[in-house]
Amino acid sequence: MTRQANVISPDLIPAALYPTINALCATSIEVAAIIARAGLGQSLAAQVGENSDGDGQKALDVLADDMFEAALRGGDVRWYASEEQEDALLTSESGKYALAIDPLDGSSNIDVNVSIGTIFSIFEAKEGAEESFLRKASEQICGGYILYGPATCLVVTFGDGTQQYVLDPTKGEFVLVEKAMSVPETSKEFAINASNYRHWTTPVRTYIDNCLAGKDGPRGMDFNMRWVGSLVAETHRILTRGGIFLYPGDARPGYENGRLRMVYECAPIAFIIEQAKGHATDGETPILDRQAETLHGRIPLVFGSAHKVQRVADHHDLSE
Ligand SMILES: O=P(O)(O)OC[C@H]1O[C@](O)(COP(=O)(O)O)[C@@H](O)[C@@H]1O
Ligand SMILES: [Mg+2]
Ligand SMILES: [Mg+2]
Repeated sequence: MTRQANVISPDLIPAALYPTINALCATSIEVAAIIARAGLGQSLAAQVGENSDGDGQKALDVLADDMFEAALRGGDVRWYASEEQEDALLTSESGKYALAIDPLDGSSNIDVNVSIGTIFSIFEAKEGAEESFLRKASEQICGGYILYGPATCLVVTFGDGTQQYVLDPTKGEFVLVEKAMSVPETSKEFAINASNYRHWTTPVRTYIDNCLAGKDGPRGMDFNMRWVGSLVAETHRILTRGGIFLYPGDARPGYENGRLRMVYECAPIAFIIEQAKGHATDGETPILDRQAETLHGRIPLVFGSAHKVQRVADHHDLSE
């Protein structure tokens, strides 16, 4: 790993993790600059292949993965696992961490100039790759995302609250703006891909039906709906003004456990949300109590304001 200039203040970052976090931030500044020029040159949304899951890979998915891998290689990360690569890579024999990454989240939004991001999760590394990643999500020592939106920001937890940093593009530095983010408890917004309604289970339909019924239904109030199609952007909105996000399992072939991957999407988002006093489950069980069975395995994800997430779990109880 080439030593990079510091682009983030070390104050709230555990010293041993600082070089890794700094490398992620430095790389994200380069990724943000590429995204900012996206409309000017070659299409970053061009389909260039398929990942091991059969998802189409866009040029920016692969480019971002190459950039993060190169930035971390030879540093403190022993195992590097990416959405874009079938197997975890040994990136440093002497590294003490295992880092899983969704290098570019929200790929379908690349060509429409809508917010996209990077999500990452860090564990203490074990000898082998599988044992390093296939363990309880509560064993994470760091979860974070970088949002490439109108502003680029880092939201991260090391298990002692959730912090937000915003990139000052004039200085090329991430500036701490919030030491302890907290998911607001009151909000009338829910986020779900409603085009899958007919494929959902009864508890999920009932929860959403009750929201849609608004003032005339059992909830006795009107709701609003949002769906960006970028998990990072939905998470950021919920951290900022509350609400709930659901990507449940459904009846479509291959969607029994929803769409989102446990290791590099659901686990770090759950860690961030729980550290901000929200809640994250698979519909019933806390995500932090779950353990991935495979590196790219999916899991249903429900997160947001704690009482809303609990209400979804209560609906699941009723159906049994
Ligand atoms: O296509 P859908 O059903 O709207 O799913 C959107 C979800 O898929 C994702 O784009 C999956 O992530 P990738 O773009 O990293 O594959 C999430 O960001 C988002 O929440
Ligand atoms: Mg993703
Ligand atoms: Mg991705």
